[in-house]
This record gives sequence, C-alpha cells and structure tokens, in this order.
Amino acid sequence: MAETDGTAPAMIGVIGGSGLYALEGLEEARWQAVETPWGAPSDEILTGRLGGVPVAFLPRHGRGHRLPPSDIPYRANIDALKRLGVTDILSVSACGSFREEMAPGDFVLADQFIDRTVARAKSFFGPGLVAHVSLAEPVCGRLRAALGAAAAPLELRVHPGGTYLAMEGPQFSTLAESRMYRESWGCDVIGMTNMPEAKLAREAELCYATVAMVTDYDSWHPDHGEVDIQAILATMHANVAKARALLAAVIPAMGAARAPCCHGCDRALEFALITAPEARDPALLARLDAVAGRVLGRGPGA
Ligand SMILES: CSC[C@H]1O[C@H](OP(=O)(O)O)[C@H](O)[C@@H]1O
Ligand SMILES: Nc1ncnc2[nH]cnc12
Repeated sequence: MAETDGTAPAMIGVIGGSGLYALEGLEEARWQAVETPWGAPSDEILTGRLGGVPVAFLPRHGRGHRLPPSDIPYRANIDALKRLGVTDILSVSACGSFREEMAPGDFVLADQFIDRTVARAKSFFGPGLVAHVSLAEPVCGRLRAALGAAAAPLELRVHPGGTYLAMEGPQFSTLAESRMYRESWGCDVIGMTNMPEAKLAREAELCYATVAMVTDYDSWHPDHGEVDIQAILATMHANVAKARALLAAVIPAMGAARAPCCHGCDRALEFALITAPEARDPALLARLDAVAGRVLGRGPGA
C-alpha cells in the first residue's frame, strides 16, 4: 500500500549462499513453507524483523547444503520471495577471485555478470507471453551503494564493483578457462549461482545486489595452485561471520519504507511484454500472478 509521502512498505530478501543457511537475531522469526507455480523453493523461508525492517531469508542450497548450483530452483526462489512481499534482494555468495588485490576474505560488490551457465531455466516468460527486460545494469545501484555505505565503518575489505562470471559447475574451472576469464574476458570473480538469479530478480521487478565473498584465487594464480575445497570452506566460515555483520548493519539502515527505485528495477516490466493481449496463454498468465502481477493487473503484485 502506498504511503502519503510516495514510499511503500519494504521487505528485504536475503539469499544465503554456501555457509550461510540461517539468519540469527531476527525478531518474530519463523520458518515457513511457500508454494509457487514454479515448484518448491530451495527450502522454507525464514521471516522476521531486523531493527524493525521485515526480512525474508532463503538458503539457496537448502539447509544442510542439499542442492548443487545446477539444481537450485531459481524461479521458485525468486517467485516465493516476491510472493512474501520482498522488494529488495541481497544475495550472499562465495566466489573465486581473478585479481591479486581481491584476496580471500575480501568482499566484492559485483556490478556486472557474464552468464556462462547452460543448464538452467532463465526466464519466467516463454511461449504464450514473451518479455524482454533490460539487463545492461543487472545490479541495483541503490542497493549496492547501501551495502558499500554499511560496510564502510566495519572492518571489512570491500571492493565497490567487479564482474562476476557465473559458470555451470559443479566442477571448478580448468586452468585454461581460468586464464581466459581473467586475461581475455576481464572478469574479476567467479561463482556458480548468481545467474540466472539476477536475471529472474529483474524480471520479477525486484532490486538485486550481491555480496561476493572471496574464498580463493581459482586456479590461475601461480602461487596458489588449484582450487582446494578444504581451503575454500575454511575461508568461507570466516567470511560468513563478516557477512552476518554486514547484513546486521545494512538492513536496519535501509529502513522499512522505500521510494520508487531510482534505477527503475521495480518497473522493469513496464514495456517488456510484447505478446499481444489476445495471444497470451492463460495458463502462463496464471503462473505469473506474483512475478508480473503489477503489469498484468492480477495477483499479489497488482
Ligand atoms: C562451496 S564452493 C562452490 C559453491 O559456492 C558458491 O555458492 P554460493 O554462490 O551459493 O555461495 C559457488 O557459486 C558454488 O556453488
Ligand atoms: N573458484 C571458484 N569457482 C567457482 N565457484 C566458486 N565458489 C567459490 N570459489 C569458486
């Protein structure tokens, strides 16, 4: 519901990656199952409040890390968060680094992605309703700035931007791939999950930003050898404590009300639907009740 000052109620969605399977310190915390037309999300969703701000937390791989990157139900996850009323998504992820200065333990607020994933559903739309959203700026600048500001007083090494390469996995990259991503493609970090997550968040008109926490130098670094999952896990556990501190700072600072996104994330579908109304598939329209309800005039988003 719109407030008289032009703001609307906000809810922060947090998608926790490797090592982050719950959010502590939420008031009125409860895990709840959410059904979606795209199947079940990765797990139940933990809702509550942090500093008075409504929060919905979803562990991307499920509690106990049951799901590999290719089997994460990305569409159900984004739909479920939107259905609960989420307006902004903070994604938290482990990543490898292609830059000497982006060292293990550092946080990278990625602002670009290269999508090399090949085995995932990447859109809510399709035959019966075609949509083309803009993705030139896949990360919400307002959300990324909020993360940067909240991180400043904390003892964190934060890089304000970077290009995240999303690979299919689950194997790590070969040395030739690692060198190509770093030297020819100019990528800064690598992970397996932020695509199609960011694309789907944009289609669902949700602001999205990611905190990519460096755990390793992938395999290009002459002094660090191959990616070693044992070393990754050790760094990951140290990173997670820092991620919790960042979330505890940024969420209350973002507040419980939101002006329209200055970058237009919350209006991404405004001119994106190109299928003629009479040619639209009623079954697909029904599945889009939450994701595209605002522009379709139906469901929780209308
Ligand atoms: C545990 S190392 C590989 C694994 O970690 C990252 O997951 P997430 O982005 O959910 O933190 C990476 O993308 C891989 O899935
Ligand atoms: N080197 C790497 N490649 C892909 N995903 C990762 N997650 C953490 N480190 C990674």
